[in-house]
Amino acid sequence: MESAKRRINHITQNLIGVNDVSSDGSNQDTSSQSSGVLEITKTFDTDSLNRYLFPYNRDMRKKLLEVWRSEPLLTQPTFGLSLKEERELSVIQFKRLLSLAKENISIWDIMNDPKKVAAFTQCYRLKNIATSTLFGVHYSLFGSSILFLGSDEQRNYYLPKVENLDLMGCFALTELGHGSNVQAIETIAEYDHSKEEFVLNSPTITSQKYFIGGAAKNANFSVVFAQLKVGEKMEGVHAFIVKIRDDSGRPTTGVKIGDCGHKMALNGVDNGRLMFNNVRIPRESLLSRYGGVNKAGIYSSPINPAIKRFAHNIGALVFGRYIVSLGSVSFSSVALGVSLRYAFSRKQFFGDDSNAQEKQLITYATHQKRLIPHLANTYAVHFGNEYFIHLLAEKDKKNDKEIHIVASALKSYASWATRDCLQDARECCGGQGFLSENLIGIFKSETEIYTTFEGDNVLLYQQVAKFILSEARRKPVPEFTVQSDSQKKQCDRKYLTSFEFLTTAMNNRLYQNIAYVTDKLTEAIGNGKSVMDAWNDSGNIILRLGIAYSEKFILDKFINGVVNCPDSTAQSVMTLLVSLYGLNIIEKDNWFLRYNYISTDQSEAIYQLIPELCKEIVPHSVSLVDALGFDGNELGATISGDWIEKNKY
Ligand SMILES: Cc1cc2nc3c(=O)[nH]c(=O)nc-3n(C[C@H](O)[C@H](O)[C@H](O)COP(=O)(O)OP(=O)(O)OC[C@H]3O[C@@H](n4cnc5c(N)ncnc54)[C@H](O)[C@@H]3O)c2cc1C
Repeated sequence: MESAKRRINHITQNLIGVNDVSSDGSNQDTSSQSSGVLEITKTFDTDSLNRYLFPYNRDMRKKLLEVWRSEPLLTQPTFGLSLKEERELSVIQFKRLLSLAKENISIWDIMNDPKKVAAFTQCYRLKNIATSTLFGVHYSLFGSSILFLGSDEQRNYYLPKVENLDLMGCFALTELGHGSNVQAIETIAEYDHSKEEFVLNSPTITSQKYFIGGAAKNANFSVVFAQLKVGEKMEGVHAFIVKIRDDSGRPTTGVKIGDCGHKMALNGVDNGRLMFNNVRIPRESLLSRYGGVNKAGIYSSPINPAIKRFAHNIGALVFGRYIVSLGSVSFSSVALGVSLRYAFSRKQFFGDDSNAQEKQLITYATHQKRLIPHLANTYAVHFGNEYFIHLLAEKDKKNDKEIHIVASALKSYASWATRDCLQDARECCGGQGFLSENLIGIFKSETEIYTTFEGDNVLLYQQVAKFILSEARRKPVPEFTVQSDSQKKQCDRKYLTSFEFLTTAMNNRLYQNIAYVTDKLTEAIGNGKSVMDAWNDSGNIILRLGIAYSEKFILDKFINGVVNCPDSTAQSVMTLLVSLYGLNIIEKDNWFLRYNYISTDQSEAIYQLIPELCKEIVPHSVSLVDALGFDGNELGATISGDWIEKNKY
C-alpha cells in the first residue's frame, strides 16, 4: 500500500512538471539532478516553434482544431467493432470530413493553393485512419484525377459533385495481375466509332481491378485506368470515368463487384474488386486533358510518345504520395508523444544509488536510443515535406520532374521511417503499447500499408535513382573524395556534429553511389545484357542510390529549416536533432567505413556520440513533440496521462 502511494506521488510529481532543465534550453546531465527524477518540462517556447513549423493558414488551422476537439464523432475509434460496423462508422466520419473540407478548402486548391490542402490535412486528429483514407481516395485520387486529367467541361461537371458527395468516387488502377507495373494493366477500352462509345473489358482474371478503396460497398463512380485502343492502334494507359453502381446501389450493366474481404488493418475502407464485361461508356468519359478521341473518331494528344502520356496520366498519385508523407509525420508524432510521456512516468528497477525510487524508463540509455532518433527523423521529414509543398505551390511547371522525384523520395523515406518508429514506440511501451486505447498499436497496423500503396517503396526509390542517373548524365556530379588524412583524425564532437561534415559525407556517398551504379550498368550492358536485365541485376545498389539521394535531400532541407528558425533556443535544440539525424545515417550504413570515408576512430566516436546526443535531447523531447502539435495526449491515450489514476476500479 505504502509503495503504491509512493509511486503515485512520483507520477503526479512528474506530471505537474518541475523545471529541472535550464530555461535557455542548454544541455545538462539531468539524470544527476538532486531529486533523481527527470521531469517533463517545457524547455522552449513550443507555440513559437509550432508557428514556425506550420506557418501558413493559421486561422483555418485554429478553427479546424476547435472542430476536431469539439466533435467526438470525428475522433471516435473503431476498436471492437465488427467489419460492418467499422465500415459504417468510417463512412459517417468520412462524410463529416468531406463537409469540413467543403467549409474550409476547395478541391481546386489541390492545384491552385496546395498549401491550404496541406494545412487542412495536418489538422486531422483521427483515431480511425480509414476515415482519411476514404477521404483521400474520393477527394485526392478520384477528384485529383478529374482535376489533373479532365477537360474543362469534365472538371466543371464533376468536381462540384465530388465536393458535394453527389457521387462517391474510387480510383481503379491496380489489377490482380499488376500493381507496381501498372503500365502493363490488361483492362481494355476500345473505341466504337459507330456509337461514339468506349467498350470496357476485363479480358482475363488477372485483369480484374483489385484493392480498390471504396469499391466494395460505397462508391458509385470510379476513375478506371485502361489500355486505350482506337482502330488497330494501342494508345497507352488512359483514365475513364465509369458509373459502377446505379442509383439503387446495384452494379451497373456489365460491371461485377467483389469484396477483398477482411484485411490486417484499415478495415473501415471497403476495398473491392471490379470486372468489366462489354461496359459501354460515352466518348466523353475519357479524361481528355492529355489525349482524347474527337467526334470523327480520331485520337490525338499533345504528348507523344505514349510512354510520356502514361507519366501524366498517373500524375494524380503525386499529391497522394505527399499526403502519405504528411500522415507519416502525424502518426510518428503521436507514437512519440505517447511513448515518451510514458517513458517519463513509468519506472522499472532500482538503481544502486537508490533513494528508494525505481528508475524511469526514459533514463535507460537503450530507451533513449530506441526513441530519440525517430524524433530526429520525424522533424527531418517535416522539413522535407515543407520544401515539397513550396515546390508544388510554385507555378513554374518546369519543376514537374523534381516534384515527382521529391514526392517519391519523401513517401518512401517517411513511410519506412514511420513503420520503424511505431514499432519501436510500441515495444518501448511494453504491454501497454499493445492496448488499442494507447493508439500506437492501432496506428502501427493502419499505417503499415503506407509502404505499399501510392507506389511500393522499393519501386519508388528505383524511380528516384533513375532520375538521379539521368540528371548525372546531363550534368556530371563531382568526383567522390574521401576525407583527408588530417580530417580523418578529427574525432571531436564539434567536427563530427557540424553541418559541414554531415552534408559533405552525404554528398560524397551520393556521388560514389552514382558512379558505382553507372559503372555496373555500363559493364553489364557492355557484356551483352539487356538494359532491363542490367537494371534488375543491380537492383540492390540502385535501391541504395535512391535512399542515399533521399537522405541527402532530407538532411539539406532539415538544415535549411533549422538555420532559418528565428527562435534561438528552439534552434539549438533542433541543431542537436540534425546532428543526430546525420550521424545515425552514418552509423547505420556501413558504406562510410567500407569506402574508407571515415576512419575507424571516427566510427567509434560516432558510436559513442549518438547515445550522448540522445541523452541531451531527452529533456526537450516532449516539448519537441508538443511543437509538432499532435500527440497521443490530446487523443486521450491512457499512458500519456496519469495511467495509475485512470486504472482505478
Ligand atoms: C489497403 C489497400 C488499399 C489500396 N487502395 C488502392 C486503390 O484505391 N486503388 C488502386 O488502384 N490500388 C490500391 N491498392 C493497391 C496498391 O496500390 C498496390 O498493392 C501496390 O501498388 C503494390 O502492388 P502489388 O500489390 O501488386 O505488389 P507487387 O507489384 O506484386 O509487388 C510485390 C513486391 O514485389 C516487389 N517488386 C515488384 N516489382 C519489382 C521490381 N521490378 N524490382 C524489385 N522489386 C519488385 C515490390 O517491391 C513488392 O515488395 C491498395 C492496396 C491496399 C493493400
